This record gives sequence, structure tokens and C-alpha cells, in this order.
Amino acid sequence: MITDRPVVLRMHDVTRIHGAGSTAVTAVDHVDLDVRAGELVAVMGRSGSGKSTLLNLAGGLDQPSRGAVVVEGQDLSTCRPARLAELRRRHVGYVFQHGNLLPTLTASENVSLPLELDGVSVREARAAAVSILSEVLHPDVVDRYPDELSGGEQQRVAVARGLIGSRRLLLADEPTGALDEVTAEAVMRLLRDRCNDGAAALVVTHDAAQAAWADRVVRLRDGRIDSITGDRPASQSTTTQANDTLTAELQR
Ligand SMILES: Nc1ncnc2c1ncn2[C@@H]1O[C@H](COP(=O)(O)OP(=O)(O)OP(=O)(O)O)[C@@H](O)[C@H]1O
Repeated sequence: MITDRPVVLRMHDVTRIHGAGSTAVTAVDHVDLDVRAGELVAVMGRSGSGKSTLLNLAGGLDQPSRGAVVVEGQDLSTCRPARLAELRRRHVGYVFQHGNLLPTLTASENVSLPLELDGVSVREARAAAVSILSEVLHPDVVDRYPDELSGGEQQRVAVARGLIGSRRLLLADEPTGALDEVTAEAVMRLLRDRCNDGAAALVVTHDAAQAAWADRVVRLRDGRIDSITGDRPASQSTTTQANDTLTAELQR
């Protein structure tokens, strides 16, 4: 049962008001949400409903005006900046719409960097980078620099960088935005596999096909949770056959 698993992310009565006075905007409004190990939660809602703000709060990139965000048992509001930075580096993987790859590093160096910063040996980190990249990118391009890659390839590198290692909370803001259908499926499969291995993921998407990979779908409206649907068991994944087909298509 998924409810037996540890809570990786707890958002308790979280409100985030941007700005002040007459221009104040309540982007997230009294949200309660737990995401457990093994669980992939999709966040949907119209533009401006608060999805990105929610994700930024979950990863400690933004602070709530009220309420508490707890990651791996640690209330982020009680962390000193150095501890918060360490917690984010060790436990949280981010995938943003615009990957922000470092231009002076190759694709595989960009992906291995988080592990190297965490003290993993360069050799081990590079091997892990090549391994995760092989799931979403043709091996011929892993040694190219970002400006030698297409937009979709850069996006895939950014996904691999966000998901490398054993970080337990994965936060993805439209991770498949610039990708074709087959590659988008591969990225969702990667996220799904990470969750099946024990990570917890919060993924913003506009795409119902991608939300179908989630255990639960949270719909936001005006910063509030409008509905939560689905309770697919976390262990359920796509069939082996579907995985094989996707891998074959990507390697073409
Ligand atoms: N830094 C900010 N200052 C002021 N208002 C902001 C700020 N960031 C977001 N907002 C407002 O908060 C609300 C929620 O924004 P948010 O970006 O979280 O929505 P979203 O659901 O992610 O939208 P989209 O799907 O368009 O990316 C919007 O009304 C937005 O204009």
C-alpha cells in the first residue's frame, strides 16, 4: 500500500502571496499535499493557477507566506541557507522548462555535475551520466556542447541532469514541453521508473497522456486544490513490451 510508504514531501496549509497591497496575488492558497516514496503526482490546471509556484515551494526555491513545507522530515523554514542548499542538492532533482545547461560543459558533463558536486568520483559520475543519457538520447551526441544540440536534445539532457543519482524528491515543470511524443513518453517512463525505485515526484503537465503515468492528478484552480483523482498503485508501470518499443524507437 502506498499509504504505508514514508512521506517525502509534505505541504501543510501552504499559502504563497506574491507582492503586497493592492497588487498582491495569492498564487497558492491553503494547499495540503503529501507525496510519498514511490508516488508520481501530476499537477494540472490552467495558466496562472499556481502550478510553478507550488513546485518552487516544494523544492525550497521559494518560501511560503504561511504554512510549512517539509522535505524528508525537515521543515524547510527552519533550515539555515547552507543546510537548505545541501538538502536541495542531495535530495531534490529539478527539471525546468528551460534547462539552463552550462554552455562550457558537454552533455554528459552537465549531467554528471550534480553527482560530482556531491563528492562522487568523476569516473563514477560520468558513467552514471552516460547510463541515464542512453535512456533518452542517442549515444553519438552525449559529448557535444549544448549549442551543438537541438532544443529537444538540450531538454533531454536537462531531464537526465535532474534525475541522475538517488535524489528522493523529483520536481519537474513541464519536462516534456519541447519534445516529440515518443521522447516525451521516454521521459515520463524515466520519471515513473525513478518513482518505482522509491523516489517521489511532482510533475507539472498540461498533457493528459502524460498525467496518465501518475498515481494521482492534482488539479489546481486559483491556487487551491480543486480535485485530486486516481490512486493507481505505485508499482504499476507500463508493460515491458511498451518499454522495449520506446527504447527501439529512440535508438533509431
Ligand atoms: N514573482 C511573481 N510576482 C507576482 N506575481 C506572480 C509571481 N509569480 C507568479 N505570480 C502570479 O501568481 C499566479 C500563479 O503563477 P504560476 O506561475 O504559479 O502559475 P502556473 O499555473 O504555473 O502558470 P503557467 O501554466 O502559465 O506556467 C499568477 O497569477 C501569476 O501571475
